Amino acid sequence: MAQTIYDKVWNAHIVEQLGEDTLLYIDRHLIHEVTTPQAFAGLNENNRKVRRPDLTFGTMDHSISTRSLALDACGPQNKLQLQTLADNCAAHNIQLYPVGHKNQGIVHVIGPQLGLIHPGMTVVCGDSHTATHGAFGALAFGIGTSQVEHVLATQTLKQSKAKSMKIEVAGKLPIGVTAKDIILAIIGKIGHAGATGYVIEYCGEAISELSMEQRMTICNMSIEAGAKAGLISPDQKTIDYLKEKDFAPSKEHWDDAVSYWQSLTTDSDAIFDTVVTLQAKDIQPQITWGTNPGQVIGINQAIPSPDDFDDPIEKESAVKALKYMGLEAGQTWDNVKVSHVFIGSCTNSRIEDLRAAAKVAASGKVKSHITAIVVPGSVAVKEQAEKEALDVIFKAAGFEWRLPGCSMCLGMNDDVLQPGDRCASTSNRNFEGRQGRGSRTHLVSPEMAVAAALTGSFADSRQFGE
Ligand SMILES: CC(C)[C@H](C(=O)O)[C@@H](O)C(=O)O
Ligand code: SF4
Repeated sequence: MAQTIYDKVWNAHIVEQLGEDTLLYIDRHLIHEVTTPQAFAGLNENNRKVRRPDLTFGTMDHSISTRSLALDACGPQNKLQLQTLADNCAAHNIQLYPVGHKNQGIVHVIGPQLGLIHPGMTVVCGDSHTATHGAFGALAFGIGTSQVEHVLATQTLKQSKAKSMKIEVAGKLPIGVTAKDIILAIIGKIGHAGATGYVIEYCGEAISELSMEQRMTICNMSIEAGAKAGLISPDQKTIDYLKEKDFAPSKEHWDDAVSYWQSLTTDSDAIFDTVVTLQAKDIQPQITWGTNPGQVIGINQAIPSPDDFDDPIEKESAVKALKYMGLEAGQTWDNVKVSHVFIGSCTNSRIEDLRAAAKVAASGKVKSHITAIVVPGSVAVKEQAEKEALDVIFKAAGFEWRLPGCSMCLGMNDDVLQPGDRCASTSNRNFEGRQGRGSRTHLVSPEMAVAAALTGSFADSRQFGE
């Protein structure tokens, strides 16, 4: 029978069928400080060992300071969480990249960067944005803390198979429109729960033309459409990206690995449960106006009115969102003043994101009432950016240049917004209070975030640079 890439990866990892569920083998387990303490405590209480410490990799990212390398820089609670991860990794012989290590960074940035993620792998992490790694044609998804314990103990996980959704982005993107705009437009079309119960495969010319880092931005936000995972079939770009990465297959296994990877495409006659198509040419730079990522419009569109929605739930949610966001129906984006700009997160903190942001930043100055920070996704990204003097451009424009971590994406450290603050953010979640109680988040691309910093309100980034 014709198979999708999802079917192929799934079938290659079946350990045992358990009634409706399937026990899957897990190839990579990524861990961070927030979702592991109880998992390790469970193991330790039962005197169990980690089954495959060599397939498990840890980093510190959520609870760390972006101003200091000291573990206690954000208080004793955060320090305890970080120290617990360090102790657990040491006790179980797990490779950890702690603060100060050259490989440290946001878990979903360092995995790909180190070459840990290969096409066809199953990848899990106690973190909902694990779908990022689907950009490599891996089946990657977030798991809960009790599942983290199960994977640590057995290197397997019980799962039920999701439905399949094909999202095709046909044709070429307009100049100056980014991967972030594609994924926001997709979520705008299908809704923030539109892919619940599905694994998405992204395809089409606009997706094939994206770089690996841009594909990560797309897959990263699959969860924001409700999907279990999102993936993209590997191609020559995937192979080139992995070549010579630290954890790429060794020279003697490389050719075999590549020929296996090349088999990981969806058969032309495979059937999806749902198919969605977008025309790339219709996508404009996107901004969220509401409190879920599906409440999104183009820069040239005015803030919608609740009356624009036929569905009573959507209507009510628009009323609530406009109130929380302090926006009026019909308002245009040039009238929406921002107080903060955050460039970072596992969605948009890679070197290509910073290059794109710096290009816009070079053409102006951050408005004086705005606090604007750039938080690279990893030490390696930071070092590369500094090598290219991007930090110099950002600082000259009035941005703060910080240490890597999750930072203001969710404010588990001290990068927290105050009630009423309005932030143009390159992250992936705009829930009420996500960046601090009472704060207002607008999700945008790196280019659009910088354009907001330079104008003081929202503006089309395509008018800058070039
Ligand atoms: C802290 C962690 C459990 C959480 C997640 O799973 O997504 C975080 O990364 C987030 O983005 O909200
Ligand atoms: S950067 Fe944000 S979304 Fe990504 S793992 Fe960290 S907190 Fe979660």
